Amino acid sequence: MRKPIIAGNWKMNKTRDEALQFIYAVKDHVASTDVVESVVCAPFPYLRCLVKRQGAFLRVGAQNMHFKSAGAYTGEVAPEMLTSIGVSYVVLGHSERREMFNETDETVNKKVHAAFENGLTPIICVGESLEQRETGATNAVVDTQTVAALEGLTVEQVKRVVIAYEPIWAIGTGRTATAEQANETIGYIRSVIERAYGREVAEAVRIQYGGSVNPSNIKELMAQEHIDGALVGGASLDPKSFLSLVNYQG
Ligand SMILES: O=C[C@H](O)COP(=O)(O)O
Repeated sequence: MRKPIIAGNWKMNKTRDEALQFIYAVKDHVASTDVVESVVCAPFPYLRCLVKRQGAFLRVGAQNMHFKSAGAYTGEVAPEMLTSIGVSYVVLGHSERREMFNETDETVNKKVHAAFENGLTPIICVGESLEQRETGATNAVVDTQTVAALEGLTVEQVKRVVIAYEPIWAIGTGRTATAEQANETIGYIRSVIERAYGREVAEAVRIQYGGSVNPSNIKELMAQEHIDGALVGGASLDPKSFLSLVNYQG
C-alpha cells in the first residue's frame, strides 16, 4: 500500500509575512503522516522559518538545489545546506526549470543522486508539452525522462523516489488532465519502472499528478489506481485550499 503524498509548490510566491501566516494557519491541521505525507515546497529564504514551525505532520521541501556540495557556484544552494536546516524534500526537474533554467535529464539525475546522498527525498518532475501530447509522443517523453532521472540509483533508492507527472499544458492553465488521462500516463510511468527494476519496485514507487489540481478535483484524481498524490502550484498558496488538499480523505 503506497502512502499518498500531497505537496504544495509555492514557486516564486509569498512574502515572509505571508509565509508565516500560512504556516501558523495550517501546521496543526494537516492530516496525520499515518494517512498522508503533507509537504510544502517554498522559496529558499523561507525554508528555515517554515521548518521551525512545521508542526507534527507537515514537512518542508525546496524547489531546486545544486548537485555539488560546495564550490564556486554563485547563487546556488547545496544539498547539505538544505538538510542542515531541516528540509526533507526537494523538487527536481520541474518543467519550469527545464524550460527556463537549462535543467536537463543529466543534471536532474545528478541532483537525484545528491538528494539521496544527503537524506533528502527527491520529487522528480516529468511531463510532456502540448505539442508532444498532440503528436502522440507523451509516453516516449515520460519514458526517457524517467529512465534518465533514475539512472545509477540502487533498487532501494528507486523505491523511495517520488515522481510527479506534470503535463506542461495543464500547469497553471486551469486545464487539468482528466483523471483517466493522468492515471493512464502514470500507469505507463509505473510500467517503465517495472521494465527496469521489476514489479515489486514499480509497485512501491509513489507517483503524483500535477497540473491545475485543486480542492474540487483532488478526490477524483486520488481515486485513480496509479495516482499516489499531487504536486500542487496555485491551489497550495491559500491555507484553506492547502488544508482541503492534504485532508482530502477527511
Ligand atoms: O508544481 C506544481 C505544478 O507546476 C502545478 O502547478 P498548478 O497547480 O498551478 O497548475
